[in-house]
Amino acid sequence: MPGVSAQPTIGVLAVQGDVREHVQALQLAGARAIAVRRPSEVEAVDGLVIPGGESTTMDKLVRIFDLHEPLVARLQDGLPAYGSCAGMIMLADRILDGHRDQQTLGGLDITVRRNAFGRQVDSFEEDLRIRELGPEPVRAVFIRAPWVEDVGDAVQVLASVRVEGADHPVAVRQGNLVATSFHPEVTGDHRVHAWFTDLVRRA
Ligand SMILES: NC(=O)CC[C@H](N)C(=O)O
Repeated sequence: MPGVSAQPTIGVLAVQGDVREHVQALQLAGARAIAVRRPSEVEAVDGLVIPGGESTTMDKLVRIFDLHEPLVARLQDGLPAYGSCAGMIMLADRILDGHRDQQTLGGLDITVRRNAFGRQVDSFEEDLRIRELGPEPVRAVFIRAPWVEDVGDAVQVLASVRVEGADHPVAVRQGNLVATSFHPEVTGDHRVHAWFTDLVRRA
């Protein structure tokens, strides 16, 4: 499909969270970006971004809007997806400190701990080196962020943050699924979106 390789259509799950920033970052990265609120839109995309926001609310709205099953089906079918913060939680197979009844879409063989840094500090920034993005460090903005508590064999850890002597993964990849605890859409550095757009092109 030549159209797909030139300019993939990437959806941003738009039930809750910072949708507009991701749409802009994807457009600057060379993708055609659309908001996804309906099952028909889930079917129309070549890749999906799940933004930051509040994962318990996002989970509820995804089910109310009848998006849960179509999203799970496409993810199981290999749809490339990138989740940031609450989006990372939505892509995780397992959650710690989740709300009662909270579900995820799953796909990533990881356990995330919600609000993990909250015990230290709610929000902070840190420069991270991520090999896939080149030598320049990424300014990572964490806002009530989760961290990854453990990962399955197929999961590659791209970056970690050290807290009290222990490293906690904050960027992971498993095939065409990528997740970060931080928010690259708020910094003006679109390398994460460009890298993901490329991944969608090649998928
Ligand atoms: N910035 C964010 O996306 C925060 C995530 C939020 N703490 C949650 O659990 O859903």
